[in-house]
Amino acid sequence: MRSSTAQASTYASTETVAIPLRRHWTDRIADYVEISKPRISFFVLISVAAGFLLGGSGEFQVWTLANALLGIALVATGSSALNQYYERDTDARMERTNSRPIPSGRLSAGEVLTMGLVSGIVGCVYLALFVNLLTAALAAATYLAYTLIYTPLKRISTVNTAVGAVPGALPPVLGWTAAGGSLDFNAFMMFSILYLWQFPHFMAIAWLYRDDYRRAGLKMIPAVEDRKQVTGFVAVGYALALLPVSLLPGQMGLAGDIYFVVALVFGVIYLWTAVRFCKTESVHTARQLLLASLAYLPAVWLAMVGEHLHLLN
Ligand code: HEM
Ligand SMILES: CC(C)=CCC/C(C)=C/CC/C(C)=C/COP(=O)(O)OP(=O)(O)O
Repeated sequence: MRSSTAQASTYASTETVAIPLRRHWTDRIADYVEISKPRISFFVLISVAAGFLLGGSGEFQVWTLANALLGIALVATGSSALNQYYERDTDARMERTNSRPIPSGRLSAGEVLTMGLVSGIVGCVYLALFVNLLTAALAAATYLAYTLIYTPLKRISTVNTAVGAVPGALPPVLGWTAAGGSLDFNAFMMFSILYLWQFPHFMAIAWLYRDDYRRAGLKMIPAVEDRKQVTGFVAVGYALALLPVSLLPGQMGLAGDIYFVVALVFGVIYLWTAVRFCKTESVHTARQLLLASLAYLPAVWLAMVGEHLHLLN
């Protein structure tokens, strides 16, 4: 069995941890914020904002954008909470996640379950009341797909990544419909870009934490696949497919030449880091691929929106 330098050898027990009765309210708020996976949620909201600014009819509706961001943030928080409620046993077995609020005993499973249900339902109702029904329905579908399909599937099959990438790719579509856009080809293009982007992103992560995933019994490709480079080939394949798809918005009139150059440059860097990871699987190449993934998304959304709104030209 391979060992990862990113992991230590001691892990929290899966047994219930005593919850301190008296804790300062600011600590409890910090725990609830941690449950919402704030860094991923921030990227989700950037993607929503990009979809919104691209999907609008020209007139900038600042209140609709604010309502959409708030409602979707609530739904995303709810889905993260239900994910951590369901995975409290596997989270306790993984070094990356064993200090999360439930496995470390800072919040009870019941509190997180309640938060997941209340936040998800309130978010969907908020979107229905203050944005529109299509966005509310799509957000509800995202919430259900992430919690009821992707999360349980992580224990069953490596197909989980291709399934989880569907709710993962819906945020720009939610922004697009929130601005009044319909489910047309442009919305599908944004969905496709984010869908393909997730595979190299997650192959790097799954490889770095493969021992964690194996120990928890979660079926991620590098945790179940002993043949070298399979993870790398998946990363390269999707980074390669992303290149032409990411250039489509330039061809379809959603953006122009500046976007074309930015998408090409960042796409080539993403592909190059995937190839390097595939040739030599190491903590260094995996981290570089992860870094390239995190640089790619804001750069591409910014260029697309900036050019669409004539801020760059
Ligand atoms: C199949 C889909 C995805 C999976 C399985 C996945 C999984 C993960 C995991 C496990 C991490 C934590 C890495 C760590 O702790 O070092 C992570 C980090 C991150 N992901 Fe993803 N992700 C997916 C899709 C997305 C999407 C759609 C977005 C945004 C739109 C996103 C944005 C991020 C960001 C910004 C980070 C870094 C946050 C941090 O430092 O903790 N991911 N992802
Ligand atoms: C509107 C709405 C509901 C938006 C949310 C979209 C969303 C949840 C995007 C993230 C996609 C994803 C599969 C993340 C990894 O979760 P993981 O369970 O594999 O990560 P973990 O191991 O850190 O818990």
